[in-house]
Amino acid sequence: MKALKHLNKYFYKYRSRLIVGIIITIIAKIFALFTPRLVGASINIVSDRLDGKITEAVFKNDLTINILYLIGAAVVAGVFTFLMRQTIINVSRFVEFDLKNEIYQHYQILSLNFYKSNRTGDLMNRISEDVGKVRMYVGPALMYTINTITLFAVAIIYMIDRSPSLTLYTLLPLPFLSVAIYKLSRLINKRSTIVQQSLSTLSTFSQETFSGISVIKSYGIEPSTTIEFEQLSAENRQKQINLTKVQALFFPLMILLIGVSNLIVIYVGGMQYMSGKIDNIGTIAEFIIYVNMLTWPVATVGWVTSLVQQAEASQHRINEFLNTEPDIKNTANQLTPVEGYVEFKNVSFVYPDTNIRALNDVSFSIQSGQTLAILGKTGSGKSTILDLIGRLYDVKKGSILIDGTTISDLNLFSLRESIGYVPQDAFLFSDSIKNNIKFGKEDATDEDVIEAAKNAKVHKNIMDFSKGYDTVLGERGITLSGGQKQRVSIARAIIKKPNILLFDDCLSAVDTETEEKILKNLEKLTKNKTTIIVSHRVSSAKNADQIIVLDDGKIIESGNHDSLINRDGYYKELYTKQLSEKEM
Ligand SMILES: Nc1ncnc2c1ncn2[C@@H]1O[C@H](COP(=O)(O)OP(=O)(O)OP(=O)(O)O)[C@@H](O)[C@H]1O
Repeated sequence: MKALKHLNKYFYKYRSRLIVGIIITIIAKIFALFTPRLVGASINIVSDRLDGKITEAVFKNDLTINILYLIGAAVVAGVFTFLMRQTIINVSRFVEFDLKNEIYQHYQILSLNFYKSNRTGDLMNRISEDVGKVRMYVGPALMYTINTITLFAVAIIYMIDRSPSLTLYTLLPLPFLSVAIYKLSRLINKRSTIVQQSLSTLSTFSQETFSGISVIKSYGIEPSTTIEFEQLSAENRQKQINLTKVQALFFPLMILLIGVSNLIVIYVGGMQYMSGKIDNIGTIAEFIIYVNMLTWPVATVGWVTSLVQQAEASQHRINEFLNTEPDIKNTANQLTPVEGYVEFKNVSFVYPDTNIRALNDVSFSIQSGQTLAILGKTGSGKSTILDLIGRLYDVKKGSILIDGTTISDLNLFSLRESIGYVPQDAFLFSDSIKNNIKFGKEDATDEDVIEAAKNAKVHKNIMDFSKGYDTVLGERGITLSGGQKQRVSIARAIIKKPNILLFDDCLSAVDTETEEKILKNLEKLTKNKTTIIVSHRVSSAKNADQIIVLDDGKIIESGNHDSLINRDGYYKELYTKQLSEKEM
């Protein structure tokens, strides 16, 4: 129960609703328990009439009154049972909502490393399945517990009042029922977890094949993926059958135990009536109804116990993530607007999970408003520099300064607000093109969106779609070409008009002619902004105020275009090669 303590704050938050729920439950049960007493009394009236103890008129009158009471009690109990669900189950839905939001907000502040070390499926499971199991504890488990306690407390008082010894005999089989249901519930839960796991394997497999359908088709491996799917489906079917087997035992077991209890009541009650220990035959009928009314709540004790155990395990998993601290912390509470002077001082960086040294003693600086181009072979550390400027990771060796302040002393929100980042692999959401561009600036007007798209040289392409800017992109923007995606991603960054713009090889899928036009537009737009362009092409770098060339995490060349082509090195070699390719 330790993990479930996390929920106490929610119980406190919704305390008034819960208290009302408890009171309503008690009232509902008290009225429900009028039924056996009234049925017993009615049978006694019939018995008295048969024995000639009362007249026909009294018989009719008393029976009618009893029936009216029965209907009244049933209606009141029904209304309050409805209200009981409306209060307690609703509280569980409120808690579920709050908990999901709490987890989601926490996921948002966690750093990239967390996402690298945990699978997306796991993150999704904890926020959906595990929260669902916890809800069962807050709602149904709590409701059935209050229900059972109230029902027992009231019923036992009524029963002892009638016959203490018959009460004892009647209740005898119930603990066995509870233990049996508990064991069965555990078995059911175990098997449903296995079914869930196999279902998630099946859906992960299907999702991957659908996402990679073009690769599957081009390699012609549809038959083998179909066979694999069939195998996974067959495994799932067998697991479902195993689960159904134990589920099918649930009700027969209950019926068996109710039958045993009924037999005991009839046999012991009959003997006691014959020996004169109980005065009325109606008491036997009353007890039979008690048995039937108490059986389900007793069975739920076992069921509720297993619900609580599952909720505890789920909350434990949720707490594991909620207690994870983000690696990147905001240390400045005040906003710290950023101008854009960026300086790296002897920065070395090792990725913590792979131990790869991505940067080795890197130093450079860019005045605000200047453009820096970074070139270098693949894996030389170019993207890492951009990630460090966005503070996706903190450096342990050397320092990064923005406007003369160590990056970790800046307000994280201000820093990221001032950056427009175009990643290497443009990610677009399954939404309209307009919303994808506006993502960088929620309050942008349609004119702003069009202007940004024009500057990114994608406006014409968008207008070619029949729905224009309202064209909805499929999962990961599959309806756009690679180059179009990159340009929409550029439009998203420039619409923000940030003081620092980071372009990570984002023109690689664009032809050189369009590249030139975009760069010209960017030149105008980024006049007073710090711009860093990572590229493999000299054409993207040649107009930059400063160019650095990286190799294996180290700066091997730096200068501007003119100075670098006059020096024998990587830049000159690349320039000559790309120039001759262009001429060909
Ligand atoms: N998130 C990461 N976790 C661990 N190692 C990484 C991560 N990102 C990059 N690396 C490693 O760090 C090194 C530098 O990578 P980086 O992405 O900065 O290179 P790059 O110059 O941008 O390459 P490319 O031109 O191919 O994009 C590489 O060896 C890479 O494998």
